Amino acid sequence: MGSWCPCREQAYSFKYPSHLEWVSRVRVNHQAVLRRAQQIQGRKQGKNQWQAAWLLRAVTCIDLTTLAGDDTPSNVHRLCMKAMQPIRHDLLESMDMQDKGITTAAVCVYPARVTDAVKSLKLANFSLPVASVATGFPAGQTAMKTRLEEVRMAVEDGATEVDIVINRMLALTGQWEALYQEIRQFREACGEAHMKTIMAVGELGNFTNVYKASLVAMMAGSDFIKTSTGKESVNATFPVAIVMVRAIRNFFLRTGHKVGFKPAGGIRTAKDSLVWLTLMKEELGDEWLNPSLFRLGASTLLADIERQIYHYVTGRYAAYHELPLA
Ligand SMILES: O=C[C@H](O)COP(=O)(O)O
Repeated sequence: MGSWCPCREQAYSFKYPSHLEWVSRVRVNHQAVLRRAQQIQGRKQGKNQWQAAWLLRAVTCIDLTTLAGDDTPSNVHRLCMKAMQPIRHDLLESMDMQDKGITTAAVCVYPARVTDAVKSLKLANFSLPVASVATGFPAGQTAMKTRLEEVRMAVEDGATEVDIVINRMLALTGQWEALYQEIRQFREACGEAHMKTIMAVGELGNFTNVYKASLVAMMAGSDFIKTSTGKESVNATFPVAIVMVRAIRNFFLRTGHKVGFKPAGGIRTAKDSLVWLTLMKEELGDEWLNPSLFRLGASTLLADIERQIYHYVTGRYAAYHELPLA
């Protein structure tokens, strides 16, 4: 994940007006999207060891997140400790998975907390990506200069991944070229850091706008496209994910460039995490089932996954004190 990807240059080589023409031709069939999402949600999930294995896979794709006004160095420290050892050691031992290096994919925090996360991981002598939200998260309603400075500072403080929010006003008023130019500037400000571009889908009005914004974000060099900040009233939904992963698929078919997908916001149950994995497998294939191309942005999901794994191993559900860090 850390090194500069030459494929990005390929994305950059797309230039207007061909960009714009592609974007303007987009139309999304709303009913077909809803039908496909329902179909995926209705799939039967595996049981027992199959389910446990998929849940562990989900753990390795989580961006373990805290984005609260009362975040402090100590709760960021706890978050990092949990990210390093997301499932209790004895549970992993029972599954013979203790030596597999299972961690979450990253920790994700506000820009002001990046140094806390970097420090905690360094003190533990542990290497795990630190992601920072940026660009006036969650609304993106600050001056461009401020948004760019925020990206640069997060990277300077040690973030190796930056989750930027798009300017919804530009998408809602159809200013796709201006949106492209803004995201390109964020891309440059990120330098070597990976950029995940948050669409805030709950505020984009319709699926066609979601598809267009996703295309523009990918053309501008995003490593991932992400559904939501977790702060909108509608966040990651399966229908919207279908729209975004189809954009990823078409972008790949046209450019050969693989962009990752990160649903985020309101993902709380182990069962949901299995549906997300099914969606990725069916829509984009096995290659998109690992943290280099798939992340789950979530603050509380891990607790439910650990509870389900506890149940798989012991045959009963844990009391809260039995999974104290969850
Ligand atoms: O990017 C991650 C989201 O902000 C987390 O949202 P959540 O607290 O609903 O899990």
